[in-house]
Parts: sequence; structure tokens; C-alpha cells
Amino acid sequence: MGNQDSVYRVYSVAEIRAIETDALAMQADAGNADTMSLMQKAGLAAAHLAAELLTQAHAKILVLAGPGNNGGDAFEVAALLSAQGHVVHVLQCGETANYSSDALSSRHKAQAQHVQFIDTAILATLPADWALIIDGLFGIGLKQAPEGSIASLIRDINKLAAELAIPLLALDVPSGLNADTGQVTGADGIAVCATHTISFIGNKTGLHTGAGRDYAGEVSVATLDIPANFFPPGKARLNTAASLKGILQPRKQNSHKGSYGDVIIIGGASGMVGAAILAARAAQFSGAGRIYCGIPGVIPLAPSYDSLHPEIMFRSPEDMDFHNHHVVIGPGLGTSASVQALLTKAIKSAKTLVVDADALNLIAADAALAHLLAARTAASVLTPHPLEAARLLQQGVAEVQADRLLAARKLAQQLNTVVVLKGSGSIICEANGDLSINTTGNPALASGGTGDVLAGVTGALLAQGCTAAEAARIAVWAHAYAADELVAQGVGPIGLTASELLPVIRQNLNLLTKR
Ligand SMILES: NC(=O)C1=CN([C@@H]2O[C@H](COP(=O)(O)OP(=O)(O)OC[C@H]3O[C@@H](n4cnc5c(N)ncnc54)[C@H](OP(=O)(O)O)[C@@H]3O)[C@@H](O)[C@H]2O)[C@@H](O)CC1
Ligand SMILES: [K+]
Repeated sequence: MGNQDSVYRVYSVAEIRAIETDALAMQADAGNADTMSLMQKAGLAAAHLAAELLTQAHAKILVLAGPGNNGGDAFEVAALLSAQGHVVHVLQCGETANYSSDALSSRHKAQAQHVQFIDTAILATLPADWALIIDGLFGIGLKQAPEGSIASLIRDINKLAAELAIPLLALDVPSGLNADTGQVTGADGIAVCATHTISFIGNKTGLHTGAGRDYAGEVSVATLDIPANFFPPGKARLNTAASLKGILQPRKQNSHKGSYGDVIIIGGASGMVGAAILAARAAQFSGAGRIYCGIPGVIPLAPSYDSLHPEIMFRSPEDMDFHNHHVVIGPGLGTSASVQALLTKAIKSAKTLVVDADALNLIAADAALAHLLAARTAASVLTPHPLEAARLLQQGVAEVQADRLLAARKLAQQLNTVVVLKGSGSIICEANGDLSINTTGNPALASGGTGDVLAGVTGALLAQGCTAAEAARIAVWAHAYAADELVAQGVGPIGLTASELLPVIRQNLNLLTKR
């Protein structure tokens, strides 16, 4: 589909509109020999994908065409599939008189190819033996939540596709999904639940985070032959294995444990000791040279060593100097006044810092700590889940989730740090607003301890010399990909434990290191 680099970039609707405007201007240029419109190219790319999804000739295909240019794309693909011998029905949800000239000419083409135009009443009478449904209701022009008959139609086709177990291909964006935020539009909104989405011009942020991954299915990109120089560098990209290659270097023969850094895990209040141990084990499995587990205060029955991993050293964090150490603070830490002093010491003196869980809550409740963190010049990574992010931003969790990219950017900027906003499509954001959206992971990670593991992996990567953004991006990818691999082997999603991730994360980090 050309323009490989743009496949890894993700754009906002405003950026796509700007590229589209430039591309249309180029097409209008009298000297331009390209006679195919962008809509024709969009239809062609979608028809290619549809053909791959179909397993039979003369398949019966239902195409939904909305009132705007997304509907124009739908007419175009309908015409092409009909010309290939498929039996195509188009359900048009827009006034013919209101279509753009491109959409009208695609509609004429569909009529000329004997596509059958139907309405919802006729649809109800037809045998439901569809092989494919194509959603061309709304793309990036969605303004508010679909209502009334269109909302019912979306509900019905979601049900139909699920019952028939057929592919549901969304053109550009699953209708009803906000292409920027990945949220279903409207409080009680509804969106097409696609198995595949073909995103036109460039990839869109909302397909990859929040609810986006659940609604978009498998995403592909068709750049419509727009030259690479029309695409701005962009502020967002996908966090994929390919984008991480070359960061972790093969180890030198002439190296020793001192070459790979000392990580101190600080956490594990009474009843939560396991959180610190999980983070420490994760740091061990992720290649740090030496790992110390610092359980603050005197905790009755706190272990003095980890019998499964006796290589982890247990020390009192109150007695440790953090200057040459990579500190991970927060897993199971508690929020007592005594740990506040440890957090202050870590923010002030740790060589690199990962702040997780309770340490985030302490910062949220204490502006002085937040200022101290923002003033740090050495690398720091914050790993909040949406509720922790909401506390840090002094807002509700729904507000964070309504625009995860914005929330991550605000936090990273306010606290002058790299932020990992966890959740489906975790966002790794730098203080300058550059961000990556992670592409791996699944609901198997929705269990206690997985966050502690992520914090430990991140600390170990910082200890091995990664920058804060690199450490966060690699850790998030390797951690979530481990869950994908385990689920593929039948280990989960139900019942996958955080501990089971560790050896697979190790494998993934070694894979990334290979030349
Ligand atoms: N321009 C080009 O060359 C290319 C464009 N391309 C394609 O065009 C798409 C963008 O087209 P678009 O701008 O026409 O917007 P689109 O997504 O079709 O929706 C707008 C329509 O929906 C309506 N509407 C909105 N919300 C509604 C609601 N809740 N309930 C009911 N109606 C609602 C809205 O009505 P209005 O609010 O304006 O009255 C308007 O009529 C893009 O995603 C890509 O697929 C590609 O072919 C590449 C080349
Ligand atoms: K659509």
C-alpha cells in the first residue's frame, strides 16, 4: 500500500484533513496526470481487502452508505465488488441530492454495475445469508452520536455480523467511534463493531486506544498514493516491535554485572509485600545487573530473601544511598507518612526513577512532591492506570478515558516526565507531547501484579542505559506482547498470572536485541 513509514505514524483527524486538502489541491493541479480521485482509490483499496476476506465467488455483500463521503467510498467499493461478480446490496442512509460530486459519481457507477439499492424495510425481508458487511456510514466527519434509525441499524448489523460470524469491514473508521480519542461518541452512543478497518490516507489515533481496539478489529492503512512528503512527521506513532528494533544493543563480551545497573525496588507495605517482590523479579528477568528489594519500615513477617529468586538482595531502603541506583518506587508501597520521606529522597537523588501505584497517589495528594518531580532533570517514568492518572490530574476517570492522548500529554507536560497511561492501547508520552500508542496486549493483563511487573521491567531497562522514553516503550511492548503470546498458547486470558509473564518478557527483550 506504499508509503511504509506512514503506516507506523498515527494522525489526528485535523492532520488527516490537512493532508487530504493538500492532496486534493495536488490532484486539481492541471498538470497532474493522476485521473483517479482519492475516493476511487479508497474504494479500490477497500475492494482489495474485501476480496481477501471473501471465501467464495458470487458472495452476497451488504454495504451501508452514509450521508457523506464515507458513503461515497461505500458506493465505490460496492461498484467494484459488483463488477467482480458479487451480489451487492447497498443500504443508503443519506439524501442523494446532498452528496458531493465524487460521491455522486461513485453512486452512478454502483447503479451502472447493477448494485441493488435497498432500504431497511427491504433488508428485513431478505434472507440473512450475507458473506460480508461493509460499513460506510460515517468516517472522520462524525459529529455526534448516531441516533434513531441509524443507531438501530448499527445495533442490528453488529448483531447480524456476530450471529453469522462474518467479517464486518469498516471504511476509514468504525461508524460511531471517535477517530481521535477511540471513544464511542455520546454517553449512550453506539458504534460499528468491525472485524477489520481500512484507514484511508493515514492511520488514526482513535483506532488504537481506549475502546478503539475493540471496535476497529484488524487495522490496515491505504495511503491512496499520496506522496510521503505530504505526511508531517506527526506527534504520535504506534509502538510496534519494528519501531523498537536497534535500541537494545547486543551485550559486549567484556561486560559484567556493574555494566547493567543496580535497581532498587521500594514497596511492599504490610499485606502487599508480593507487589515489591514481583517488581524485583521482573527487574531480574529483564536484565538489570543487581536487584535490591527495599521494603520500608519494620514489617512483621516481611521476607529477608526471595526463596525462588535468592539473587534478589533485601535491604532497608532508609539506609540506602540512591545516587547511583535506578529506583522503582510504589508497588504495594502504601501511603503512610513514613514512606513519603522515602519518595522525597528517591525523587531528589535516584539516578533514574520509575514511579508507580501508591507513589503516584502520594504525589497526587502533595503539590510539593509534584513540583519536586517536575524539577528533576534525570530520567523518570510514571506508570499510572487511568484512576491514578485522574488523581494526578485532579479530574474524573471518565474525563481521562474520554481523551487518553490529551490526559497523557497533560500529565507528561505538567510533571516533566515520561508517562505511561495504561489501559487498552497504553500510551507512552514524553514531556514534549510526542507519544506512542502500544499495539500489543489483551485483557489477560487485567489482574493484580501485572502493573508491578511493568514497573520492574521499566526500571531494569533504565538501568541498562535506555532513555526514559525508550525504556517505557520497550517495557510496555514486551510486557503486553508476553500476554499475547501466552494467550495464543492457551494460557489465559482467564487466569493468567503476573508471574507467568516474566520468562516470556525475558524472551521478548532478547528477541528485540537480536540484530
Ligand atoms: N474528501 C475526500 O476526498 C475523501 C474522503 N474520504 C472519505 O470521506 C470521509 C469523510 O467524509 P465527510 O467529511 O463527508 O464525513 P463523513 O464521515 O462521511 O460523515 C459526514 C456526514 O455524516 C453526517 N453526520 C455526521 N454525524 C452524524 C450523526 N451522528 N448522525 C447523522 N448524520 C451524521 C454529516 O451531516 P452534517 O452534520 O454535515 O449535516 C455528513 O453528512 C472519510 O472518513 C473517508 O471515508 C476518502 O474517500 C478519501 C477522500
Ligand atoms: K465507517
